[in-house]
Amino acid sequence: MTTPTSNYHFCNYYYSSIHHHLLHSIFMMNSTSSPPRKHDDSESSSSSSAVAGFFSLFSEIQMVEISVALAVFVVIHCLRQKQRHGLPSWPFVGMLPSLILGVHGNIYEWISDVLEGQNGTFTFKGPWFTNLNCVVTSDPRNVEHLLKSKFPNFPKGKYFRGTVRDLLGDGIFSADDEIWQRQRKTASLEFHSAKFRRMTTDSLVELVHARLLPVLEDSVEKSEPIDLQDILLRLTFDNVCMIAFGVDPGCLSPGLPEIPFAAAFEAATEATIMRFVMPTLVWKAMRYLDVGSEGKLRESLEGVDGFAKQVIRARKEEMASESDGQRSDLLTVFMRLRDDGGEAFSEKFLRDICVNFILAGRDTSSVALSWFFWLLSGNPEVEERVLEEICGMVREREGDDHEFVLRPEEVKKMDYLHAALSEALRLYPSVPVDHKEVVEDDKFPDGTVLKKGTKVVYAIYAMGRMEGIWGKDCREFKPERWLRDGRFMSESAYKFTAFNGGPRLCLGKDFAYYQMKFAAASILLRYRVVVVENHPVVPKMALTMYMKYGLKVRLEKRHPIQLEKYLNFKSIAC
Ligand code: HEM
Repeated sequence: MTTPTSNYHFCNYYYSSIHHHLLHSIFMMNSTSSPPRKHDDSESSSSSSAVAGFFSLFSEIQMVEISVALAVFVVIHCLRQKQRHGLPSWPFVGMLPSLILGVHGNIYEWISDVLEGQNGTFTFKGPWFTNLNCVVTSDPRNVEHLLKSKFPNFPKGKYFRGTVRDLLGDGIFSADDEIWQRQRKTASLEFHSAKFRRMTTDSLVELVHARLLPVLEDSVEKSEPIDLQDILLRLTFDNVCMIAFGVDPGCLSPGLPEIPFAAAFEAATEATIMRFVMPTLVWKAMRYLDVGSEGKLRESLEGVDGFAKQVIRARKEEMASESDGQRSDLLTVFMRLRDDGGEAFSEKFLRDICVNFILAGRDTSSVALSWFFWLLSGNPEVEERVLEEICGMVREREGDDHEFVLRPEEVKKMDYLHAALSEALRLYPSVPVDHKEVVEDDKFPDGTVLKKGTKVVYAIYAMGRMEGIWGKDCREFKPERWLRDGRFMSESAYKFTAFNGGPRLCLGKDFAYYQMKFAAASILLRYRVVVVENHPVVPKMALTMYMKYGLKVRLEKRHPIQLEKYLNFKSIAC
């Protein structure tokens, strides 16, 4: 039986001898072919006869010999690459064939499998002359090195910024260095202020009780299945626009209307993602010609920018009339600030700030909630425990509060729900892969060499499925792994990287947990969420881990008897 090492030596031996044989054949071919003939003016100079003449230099046998040697050389070269890097690497196309096969199935599972076989890190070689080369890792030591210990050496980088510039401009998501630092500091102060927290909790109560629950109730009355992912996306889009712009676009309204700003934002994001799978020269040429996805991007950006301009102008007028005193959305906060020269920020910069926050918060919580509800539907014992915890809050209240609205202090006390949501994010992180660029030559703690300019991908989805990180039961949905004596215990951000880590830790993390817990608890208290039989649930390949076909569910009103088990009154109105 051959071990991997003996296989490696076997390949090495044959690789050297074939390499030698190939060179030998070419050398022999030149030495045995007829001497070059003098140029004869009278001879036809057509290209076909030149090609024929060229091939006639070799005997048929030599051609066969060379072809066989070349084929064996390529195959053995690729096997050696596979042993070294986990994937076969072919001349010209690199590891692209394997990637194409991976993309065909579940790309995140494919990355996890390759990483599992390579001790957590591998180097992907893209086709020649493309920008697809990168180092991929799921090793928590490397992730800590990347996100914290050597943070300045791993910015988002020029390639990323150049690719997303038209949509994100100089906003927090794409900026590095001082531009990033200034926005981070201001936004961070705001996110932790009491006024901002009040605004976010109030806006959420309004959205959940006046809009989400009536839409759900309507589906129950009509006995119609709904796409829960779509409804949750509408909820978080409206919510983040209220936080960023101080404006409610109204996506989550009866009849689920299409809102031009939301549609333009979605189209602009999709067209921007297309740039990552195309060579830079190609999308730049398409942009110049205003065709394909680039034509769509220009059109949708007009929609996004037009909306932003309108809101900024209206707010300026409002602020001039001094009636903005109560506002604490990000736009108003940044409009009150002055830059280093004492000037107000430009309309373009204000637009960038808001668009970046909307992108950060529009779909991350909603897709996490969708995976959570799906996992819950397959784990009724977890659902029981979540319900028991929520009902515990209701029980402690005095009187029959039928319009039950959860209070911030109650939401915070829900440790089991917090654990269940974290467990859903461990298995289905909203941002499944993320990346950085290397500024100066470096080395990972696991020994991987990182050359200047290399792209480094950290595979967050794969990290949630590594036995070495989470143990043998890593693929099971077990909220209990987050609890000690019934209290939620957080994990290292370099092991549970769903919210990133280090100086660029997600700024909206606390708010996102609050939002998810409030929405989930408000729904679960009133309805049982039943996934429609045979509805396919698979991840979509995108920057955020959407469910490809949405989440088709039927809602069943909680039966009074079911609630009676936990409550001292029988039903809760929506
Ligand atoms: C479950 C929900 C969420 C998850 C899993 C999540 C995850 C992440 C991740 C992975 C990053 C790093 C992205 C990168 O640098 O490439 C990030 C950054 C960020 N997130 Fe979140 N996020 C969530 C919700 C939110 C919400 C609701 C907001 C705002 C309302 C928000 C605001 C931000 C901001 C501003 C950044 C950029 C931080 C920086 O670069 O300094 N996030 N988030």
